[in-house]
Amino acid sequence: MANDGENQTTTKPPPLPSPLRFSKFFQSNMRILVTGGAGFIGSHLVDKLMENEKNEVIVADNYFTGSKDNLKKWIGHPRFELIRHDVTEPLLIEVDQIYHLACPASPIFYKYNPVKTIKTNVIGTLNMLGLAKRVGARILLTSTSEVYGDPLIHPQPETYWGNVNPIGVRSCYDEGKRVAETLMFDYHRQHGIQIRIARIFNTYGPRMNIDDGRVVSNFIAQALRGEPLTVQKPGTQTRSFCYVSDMVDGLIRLMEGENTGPVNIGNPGEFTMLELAETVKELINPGIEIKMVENTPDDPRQRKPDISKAKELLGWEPKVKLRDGLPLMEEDFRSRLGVPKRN
Ligand SMILES: NC(=O)c1ccc[n+]([C@@H]2O[C@H](COP(=O)([O-])OP(=O)(O)OC[C@H]3O[C@@H](n4cnc5c(N)ncnc54)[C@H](O)[C@@H]3O)[C@@H](O)[C@H]2O)c1
Ligand SMILES: O=c1ccn([C@@H]2O[C@H](COP(=O)(O)OP(=O)(O)O[C@H]3OC[C@@H](O)[C@H](O)[C@H]3O)[C@@H](O)[C@H]2O)c(=O)[nH]1
Repeated sequence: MANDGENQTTTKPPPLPSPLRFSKFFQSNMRILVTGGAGFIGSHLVDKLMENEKNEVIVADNYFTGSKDNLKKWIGHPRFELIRHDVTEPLLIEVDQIYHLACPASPIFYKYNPVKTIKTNVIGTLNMLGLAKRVGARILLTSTSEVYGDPLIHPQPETYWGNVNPIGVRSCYDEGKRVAETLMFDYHRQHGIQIRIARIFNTYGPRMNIDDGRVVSNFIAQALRGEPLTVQKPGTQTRSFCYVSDMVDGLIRLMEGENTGPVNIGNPGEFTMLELAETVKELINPGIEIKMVENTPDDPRQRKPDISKAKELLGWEPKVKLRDGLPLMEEDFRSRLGVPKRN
């Protein structure tokens, strides 16, 4: 347990934005870059940001796990721009804010090419910080509850330094995000960059890839396809699931607020994977079987956010309970899988 970022801030003034910002002909719009904006959380964030007519949104994404389909309603909109771009390459644009989400999030995808995952987290974050420094933008990093590893403290406050295996199969992601957090604070202290760090806990909702591999999407797709729900052993491991609209609300509050973070954003409602399977079975397909299958190495045994800091600093707490969020996701999966609801 230790300092959670409060004494880690700098007195350096942030870099100045482009002189064009002070030109009398300049439109007063806020230009916002969302990296990874074609993905699950990113596309919901874009929807919310686009609701504000003062916002121009630029998405940079390499479509590794995201898709243009998630953004189809904005393509062609005058305040929206979509760039095929890999964040491991520098990006030269002019923006006021950067939401830096680009990174595969499902363990299946981040373990697929671990070296690329590290590059995305380290070089990608360096590039986005370089951009923030050049144009004087504020930057928010979507870090993760995985920085706590297999936590020995429960629930996890931001002051907990974590219990992460540095050489395991999940390390490319866990350690990659930890370095990304370090880079954020070093740019803040050394260059005065305005930073925000969100530690996101398991988030679910419509638009997750059907074959994303994460537990909620797996169970819902399995229940709708009439396949057994695959609970990885022992099934007593816990997670706390946050609905995506709550997550987006938390991220925007963090960006707009005055605190650097890190701030946990997640729903403290904690479930074992067996409880989750039972709930999906009851709500979606009571006839389905639950099957125990082998787990993968280093799977964290418990995870639940302490959200006192988010409540106090952002006035934020989640509103959507798991039992209310699952049916919203079911509806989206039914339409994409072409499985109508029976009465
Ligand atoms: N969903 C969760 O439960 C969760 C939990 C903790 C942290 N996060 C973080 O939130 C962010 C978004 O997660 P998500 O669930 O929407 O995942 P996602 O996989 O749906 O979205 C990630 C997006 O980043 C893009 N991307 C990946 N590598 C890239 C690269 N090198 N250059 C450009 N784009 C790249 C993908 O194509 C995709 O559109 C990630 O940073 C993730 O680590 C998510
Ligand atoms: O079909 C499945 C898939 C997963 N699981 C279990 O469900 C739990 C959650 O697994 P997920 O793959 O959904 O996600 P994890 O919690 O392991 O990691 C996630 O956590 C935080 C984020 O940074 C990432 O989005 C992701 O890495 C694990 O205990 C896993 O063993 C199943 O029981 N069955």
